Amino acid sequence: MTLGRCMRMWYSGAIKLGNGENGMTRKEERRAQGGAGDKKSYGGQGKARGERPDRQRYSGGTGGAAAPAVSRKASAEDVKAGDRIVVTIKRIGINGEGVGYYKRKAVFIEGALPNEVVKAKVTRAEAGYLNASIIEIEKKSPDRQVPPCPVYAECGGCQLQHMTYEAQLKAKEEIVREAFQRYAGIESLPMRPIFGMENPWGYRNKAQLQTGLHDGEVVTGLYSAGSHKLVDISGCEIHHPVVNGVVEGAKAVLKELNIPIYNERTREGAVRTIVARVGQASGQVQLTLITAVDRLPDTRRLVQRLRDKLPMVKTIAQNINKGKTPLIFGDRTTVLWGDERLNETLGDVRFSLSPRAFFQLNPEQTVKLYNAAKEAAALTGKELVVDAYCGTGTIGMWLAPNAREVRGIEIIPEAVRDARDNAEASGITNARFYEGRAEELLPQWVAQGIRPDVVVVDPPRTGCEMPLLQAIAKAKPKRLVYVSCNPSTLAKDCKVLLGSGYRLEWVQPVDMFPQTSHVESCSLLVRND
Ligand SMILES: C[S@@+](CC[C@H](N)C(=O)[O-])C[C@H]1O[C@@H](n2cnc3c(N)ncnc32)[C@H](O)[C@@H]1O
Repeated sequence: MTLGRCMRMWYSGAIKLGNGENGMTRKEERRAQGGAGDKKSYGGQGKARGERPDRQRYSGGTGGAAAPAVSRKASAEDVKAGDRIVVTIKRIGINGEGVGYYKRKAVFIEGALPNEVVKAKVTRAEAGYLNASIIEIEKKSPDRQVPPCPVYAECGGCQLQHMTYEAQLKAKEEIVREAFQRYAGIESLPMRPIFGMENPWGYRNKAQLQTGLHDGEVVTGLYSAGSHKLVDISGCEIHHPVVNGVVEGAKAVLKELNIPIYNERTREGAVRTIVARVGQASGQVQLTLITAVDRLPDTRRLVQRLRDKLPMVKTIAQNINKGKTPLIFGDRTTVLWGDERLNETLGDVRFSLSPRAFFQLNPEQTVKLYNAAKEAAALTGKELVVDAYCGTGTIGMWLAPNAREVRGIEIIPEAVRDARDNAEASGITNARFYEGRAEELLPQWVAQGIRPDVVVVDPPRTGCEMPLLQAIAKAKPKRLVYVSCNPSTLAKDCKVLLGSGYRLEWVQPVDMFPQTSHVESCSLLVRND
């Protein structure tokens, strides 16, 4: 039996693993695959304020009684790594793990589902929480399913494939509700039902895969965190099938022409990453080879073979990244053949994307998210809208046709350039994009007497900086539209805003990344006065 099949059976509850050594570790690189990391690729904003929020403030949790453990007399403080405990799982945590309580202390157990009773081995005992791994599922959830992906457990990029999709959606609503309860003290959240996907597979418009050689074959996948083991994720089912096809075709050409593949360990070789992005409207593909060398050998033949084999590819680019860095892209990009930019359309808005440009990974759900933002902004054509953390200007451009003026703020110069180009490509003349920190520019504008009617924020996982929240409180825009990829920092920021004259009208969760534990949302806050 392969490890993958073995793990799938374990996830399905069909077999038990001794000592709970399930081999699952979180892989930062694979997390980027899951989505939110991609957003960081422009910002690199460091550790998120709410990255592991579930583990904070947990002593004296309120999750109710856990099933009896090794010793009924022992208090949770006596528990140490290696102990065996029995836990009833209450909910899914923000990283996709099952959360239960052992003598009022939170226990995080990867792979466990709500309402399951699991026998688990403690792997880490901290003052406020325990980590544990499953030894045996004593009572199995009806929501448990065999993960469709054969490398689900090894890869770690998806966290919820062992749950039915319906249960995933419920769990994500619960994650949002729980965050507001814990960080904003809101017991009865005005939350709308989550927007799910009819087909929660094949949604990801971009693959970004490391390359390696295995038995003379080119493999593409992601490295396990802290290791040189490349997990092959060919045919990943959350990728758009066209993207998978292009990656396979590119691999075949690299092998055929004997192009040296980069070796993580020796740091020799040329091609280290293959990036393929498909335009959902056009079906065209932008292919970027990220290399550890300035010049690729046999470039002319390489380009010709890629063109012959992959007619849907409209751009072949090379990006150079020689550094020992977790960043995927380097600073220099050369177009080897074709158009520099990929055309993409969302609704009526046209985008023209350079190889490094950030673009939402799930276009179908992005439209739902942006329409929620549009509803929240309730524009009449007279308003000044500030789109803080605007990236390539997508939300601002979505709103611009109904606004008097849009001002976007973005920290990354390249993204600002893309935003300006995108506005031009779409014929949008009332949107301006400013390079800078939102927490510096908005306070400056407010000090100059500029008063936006609507402020949209879509910050990185770390949430909004305090000076920005203070500037919003001072400027008093009637409506604040908060788009968030992290319910914990969203709830913390909302708490500040609720204390500054705003009320929370509604929260709309959107499932941008099915099979992962990420949950995006759009919230409307309105001024009380
Ligand atoms: C979650 S993304 C949102 C992008 C965009 N709204 C969209 O939907 O595509 C957050 C953006 O904020 C930018 N950013 C991070 N810190 C910032 C700051 N202090 N000021 C302005 N922009 C920032 C990042 O570069 C990134 O483009």
